[in-house]
Amino acid sequence: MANLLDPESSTVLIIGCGTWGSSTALWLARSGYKHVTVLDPYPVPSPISAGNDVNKIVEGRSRKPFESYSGPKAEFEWTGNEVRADATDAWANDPLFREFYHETGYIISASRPETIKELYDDEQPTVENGFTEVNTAAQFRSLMPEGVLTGDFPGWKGWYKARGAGWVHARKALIAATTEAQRIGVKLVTAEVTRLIFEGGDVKGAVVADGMSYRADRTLLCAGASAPQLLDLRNQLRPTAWTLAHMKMTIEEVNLYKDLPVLFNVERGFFVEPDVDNHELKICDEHPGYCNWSKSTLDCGRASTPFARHQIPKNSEQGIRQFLQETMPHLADRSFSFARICWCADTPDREFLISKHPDYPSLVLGVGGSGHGFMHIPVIGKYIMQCMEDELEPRMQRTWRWRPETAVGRDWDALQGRWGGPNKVRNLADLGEGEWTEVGARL
Ligand SMILES: Cc1cc2nc3c(=O)[nH]c(=O)nc-3n(C[C@H](O)[C@H](O)[C@H](O)COP(=O)(O)OP(=O)(O)OC[C@H]3O[C@@H](n4cnc5c(N)ncnc54)[C@H](O)[C@@H]3O)c2cc1C
Repeated sequence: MANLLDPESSTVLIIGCGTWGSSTALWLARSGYKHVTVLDPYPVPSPISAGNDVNKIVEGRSRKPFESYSGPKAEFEWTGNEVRADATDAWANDPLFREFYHETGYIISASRPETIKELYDDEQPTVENGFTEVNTAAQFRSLMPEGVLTGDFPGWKGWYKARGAGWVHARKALIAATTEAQRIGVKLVTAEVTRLIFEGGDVKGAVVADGMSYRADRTLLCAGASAPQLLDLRNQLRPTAWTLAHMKMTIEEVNLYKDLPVLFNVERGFFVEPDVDNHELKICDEHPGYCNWSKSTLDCGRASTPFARHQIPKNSEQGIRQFLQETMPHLADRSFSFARICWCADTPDREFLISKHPDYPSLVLGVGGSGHGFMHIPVIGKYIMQCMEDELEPRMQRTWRWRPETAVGRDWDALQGRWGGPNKVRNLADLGEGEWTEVGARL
C-alpha cells in the first residue's frame, strides 16, 4: 500500500504508552503529526511497563560502516549497532533525554570459564573497543571507592569500559518522553485495549474495555509483552519475566555509592548506584528468565501470559543474595524494600520486530524489545514512524521484518543467549504461594 499519510490530517493510534509507545508518540508529534492518540490501561508510568524502573543499562556503541561487517549476519549486526549508536548519540545530545544519562562506565563479567569465553566472543571487549581486563578480586574492588566492593569475586573475570556506557534513569526518561509528546499535541487516554478492529481485510483501530472504539488511519501496536494477547504473532514473541529488588541505603552509603560504574555479571546479576530520590539500591539477578505457561497452553501452541506482581520468586531472591555475597557481602542479608517481576518479550533471534503486518496494511508492529529495548527510547519511535511511512532503511526493514518462519517449531525453552541461575527458563505457574518473597504484594 502506498504511503498516503498526511501529518496534518492522518489519524494515528498507538496501543501502549510504555517505552516504545511513548517514544513513537514523541517522534510522531515532533515530526508534525497532529492527530495522534495513545491508549494505555494505566497513567504513565504504567506499573506493568518494563521501562517503569529506576535504572537501565546503556551499552553505548559508535557507528561502523556496513563494509566492516561480513558474512550472512552482516545486515543483522549492522542494524543492531546502527540503532544503538543512534541511541548513544541521542542520550548525549537530545536535550530531552541527556539529563537522565549517567555515563559512568560499566564492567561486564562472567564466572565460569566457558561463559567468559562466550562473552568475549560476543562482546569483543578489546582495548581497541575501550575495554581493560579485570582478572582478580583486588582489581574488581579497585574500580569503586573503598568499602563498596568487599567481596571475593570467586571465579569472576571481566572487562571495564570507562566511557560510552553507563545507565539511565528509566522512569524519568519515560515520563519525559510522554510529557513532551503531550505538550506538543499527543492525546493520551487511560483505557485498556481489548481487541483490534478488523474490517475489510485491514485493522482500523481498537476497542477499549468500556466498549468505546478508537478508529484511525494507522494503528501501531506497542504493547510490549502484552502484544500477543491482542494479535496472533505466530509465535514470534515469547513474553518472559525477569526480577528486580530494592534495598534501603543510608545517606552515608548513598554518598559513598555515587557515580559508580555499572557492575554486570551475565551469570550472577547487576547493580547500578543507588537512586538518590528514595535512597534505594536496585539489584537484578541474571538468569534465562521466567515464563508463565498455563497448563491449558502447554500441549498446543504455547502462550506465556504476563501478570503483575510486586514480589519475586524466592529462588530469584537467592540469586540476588548470592550476587551480593560475592560482591558486597556487607549487604547480603539486608531486607528488600521493594521487589517485582518485570516482563519483556523475546523474538527468536532477539532482534526487534518493527514491521507492517503482511495481512493488515494499516497495522504497524513495534514490539520485541528482547531484553535490550530500553536504551533505545530516545530513537526507537523514529524507526517505528519510518516503518509506518514506508521509509525504513532497507537493511533495517529486512532485519526487523515480520518473520514467522523463524518461529516455526520454536524451542520455547531456549536460553536465547542468556546464562545464570539454573541455566534454564523457569515456569512461574509451577510456583506455590510459599515460593514468593513476602515483600510487597500481588497487584
Ligand atoms: C528486569 C528487566 C531489566 C531490563 N534491563 C534493561 C537494560 O538494562 N537495558 C535495556 O536497554 N533494556 C532493558 N530491559 C528491556 C527493556 O526494558 C524492554 O525491552 C523495553 O522496556 C520494552 O519496551 P516496550 O515498549 O516494548 O514495553 P513496555 O515498556 O513494557 O510497554 C508496554 C506498554 O503497553 C501497555 N499495555 C499492555 N497491555 C495493553 C493493552 N491491552 N492496551 C493498551 N496498552 C497496553 C502497558 O501498560 C505498557 O505501558 C530490561 C527488561 C527487564 C524486564
